[in-house]
Amino acid sequence: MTCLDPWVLLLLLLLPVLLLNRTTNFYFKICFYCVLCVVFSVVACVVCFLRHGGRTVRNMSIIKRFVRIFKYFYGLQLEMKGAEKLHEDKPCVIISNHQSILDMMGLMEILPRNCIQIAKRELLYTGPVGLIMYLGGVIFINRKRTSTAMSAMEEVGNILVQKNLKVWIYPEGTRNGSYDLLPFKKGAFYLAVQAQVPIIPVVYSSFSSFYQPEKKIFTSGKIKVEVLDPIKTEGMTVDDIPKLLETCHSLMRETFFRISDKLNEKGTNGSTSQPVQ
Ligand SMILES: CCCCCCCCCCCCCCCCC(=O)SCCNC(=O)CCNC(=O)[C@H](O)C(C)(C)COP(=O)(O)OP(=O)(O)OC[C@H]1O[C@@H](n2cnc3c(N)ncnc32)[C@H](O)[C@@H]1OP(=O)(O)O
Ligand SMILES: CCCCCCCC/C=C\CCCCCCCC(=O)OC[C@@H](O)COP(=O)(O)O
Repeated sequence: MTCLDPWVLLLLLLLPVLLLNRTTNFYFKICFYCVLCVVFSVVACVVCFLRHGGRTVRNMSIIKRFVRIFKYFYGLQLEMKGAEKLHEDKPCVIISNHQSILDMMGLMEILPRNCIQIAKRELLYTGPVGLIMYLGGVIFINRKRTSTAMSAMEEVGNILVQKNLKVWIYPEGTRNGSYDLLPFKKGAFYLAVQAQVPIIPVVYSSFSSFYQPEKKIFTSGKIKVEVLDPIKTEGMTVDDIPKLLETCHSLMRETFFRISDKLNEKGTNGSTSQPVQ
């Protein structure tokens, strides 16, 4: 019989205790999520290279298959409504709310074909995770330089119709774990008007029923996803952008409150926190 190192033995004995403790359980789950991202990214990079030889949006279908496994580790259920609206073979701008790094699991459940995503440039430097995003055709923008971010998005606008692409943008421009939507940035709306393509809003219910970083809560749970009707931009000009933005924001906010269970009862509504985990 092999003798276990006493430290390993101690760790094994402590593991159930650590996992039962809410705080350590929370950090364990977050760390495990990052490990999953890194490990799966390495494997997915190899598969993407072998399958498509380099950077292409078609790699997203490979990435999707990997990320869709994550939810089973976390006991997350996703309930979709209106997903078929995303799968029409036409260019469009998809906008959705952005709560946490966990969003990626919900995103990959519903991401249509030929859909590029806009992400902050810093994510490119996260090792294998950055590489897999690059291979998946993600467009990285420098949020600190509005002019370069705008021109990167303008380039997307120029090829959107020509290449029959969709683009997924988080118009809040950052993660937002508070129990309301942030005001929207304007890039997504300029893009849709410039390309004269519809905007499709997608709303994810609040994660607060199973995930509250400020209280170190991370349990299993359900995420409701609702795809709203496309909003046409044909004939619109830049002058129509403020109204278009307002319409999308209020429709999404209304939906967010409707599908997010009992925010008020949990005493979480109205909080101005900005957890970013
Ligand atoms: C196998 C395992 C795998 C594991 C990992 C796998 C990963 C797989 C991939 C997953 C990808 C997930 C990606 C998630 C990434 C999420 C993010 O990174 S979110 C953050 C980045 N995204 C954004 O920021 C997008 C939204 N932001 C914008 O659209 C912004 O508008 C902006 C273009 C960045 C500019 O922002 P800002 O300057 O801060 O603010 P505004 O108020 O919007 O604009 C200021 C000013 O400029 C005018 N303007 C904006 N855009 C335009 C334009 N295109 N043309 C002309 N003018 C424009 C605007 O009108 C404002 O002027 P005003 O006078 O004040 O009105
Ligand atoms: C060589 C360097 C190695 C670094 C290794 C880092 C490993 C990182 C591992 C896992 C990270 C998982 C990232 C999943 C991608 C989720 C995308 C996301 O949600 O990004 C947040 C961004 O939208 C908004 O950021 P801010 O709220 O503005 O901030």
